[in-house]
Amino acid sequence: MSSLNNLASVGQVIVVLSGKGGVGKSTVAVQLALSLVSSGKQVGLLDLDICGPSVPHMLGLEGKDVHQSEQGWLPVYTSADKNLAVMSIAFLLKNKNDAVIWRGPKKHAMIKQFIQDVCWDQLDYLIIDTPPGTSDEHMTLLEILKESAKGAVLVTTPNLVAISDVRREVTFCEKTGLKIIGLVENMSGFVCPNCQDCSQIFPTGGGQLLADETGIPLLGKIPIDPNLVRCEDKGENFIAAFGNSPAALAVHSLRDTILSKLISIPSPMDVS
Ligand SMILES: Nc1ncnc2c1ncn2[C@@H]1O[C@H](COP(=O)(O)OP(=O)(O)OP(=O)(O)O)[C@@H](O)[C@H]1O
Ligand code: SF4
Repeated sequence: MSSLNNLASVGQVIVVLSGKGGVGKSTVAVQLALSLVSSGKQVGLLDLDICGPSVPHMLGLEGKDVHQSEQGWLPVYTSADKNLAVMSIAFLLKNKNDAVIWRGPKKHAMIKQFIQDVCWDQLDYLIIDTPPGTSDEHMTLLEILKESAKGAVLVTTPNLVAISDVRREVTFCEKTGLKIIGLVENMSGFVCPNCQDCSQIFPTGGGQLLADETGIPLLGKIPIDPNLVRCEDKGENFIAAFGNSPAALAVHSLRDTILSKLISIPSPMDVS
């Protein structure tokens, strides 16, 4: 459990990071959240990508407004049964095409509010989607969440350029003391919609190479699936619609691996 007021009802906090933009960090955060919900968990998803928030669009929540209560912001729910709660700066923008051009202190204040002032219900897991790289936003996030974050999942693609960016992310986690749960290799091959054969369209093995080099476990690989991008474009639930596809099964398996790894990571509050 967390020490922060509005995080008191939050179980485990998982931070999703990537060294490079466009590798599928938001996709991993969103699909992992949907997979957890499909297994009966109460989940919160916090989109901290202040300059490029994509989570509301991927979940069909674009245009929704957040409301204030005396205790803070009330998150937006994906369905009436309220098992996936979402918070994003996109909910605060009047026009979805508005750009957020803020300097450090304003960003810092907004991230602080996002972490401390959202009234999450009782959650089993809070997943935090972050901007790419290691920016001021990450520093602020970790300053505030030091006591609460259970660990980080690092997302990469199989090619070596992305891998070198993840190396920097690993160093960042080491320096800031954020425990790394493991790596996810996204866009790992392409599953043909006709024959379900998986073709390796990018050079392969980068995730495993990094895992071998750093000793950080490779938690799973998610293939490219045209239905996944279509669902995210249309704001539809991919896990519900294509639950038996290789990509959805890879996400479920990733979820199970993450949950099993979490058991062996001490809670930040238990570490003196
Ligand atoms: N495994 C996949 N199969 C098919 N499409 C994917 C897959 N992973 C990601 N995509 C698509 O690739 C695009 C980029 O993904 P996403 O927005 O998740 O990346 P990101 O790393 O969060 O980007 P940013 O740097 O902008 O935060 C999206 O259109 C998403 O739907
Ligand atoms: S993987 Fe098989 S079905 Fe798919 S395009 Fe190639 S040959 Fe055709």
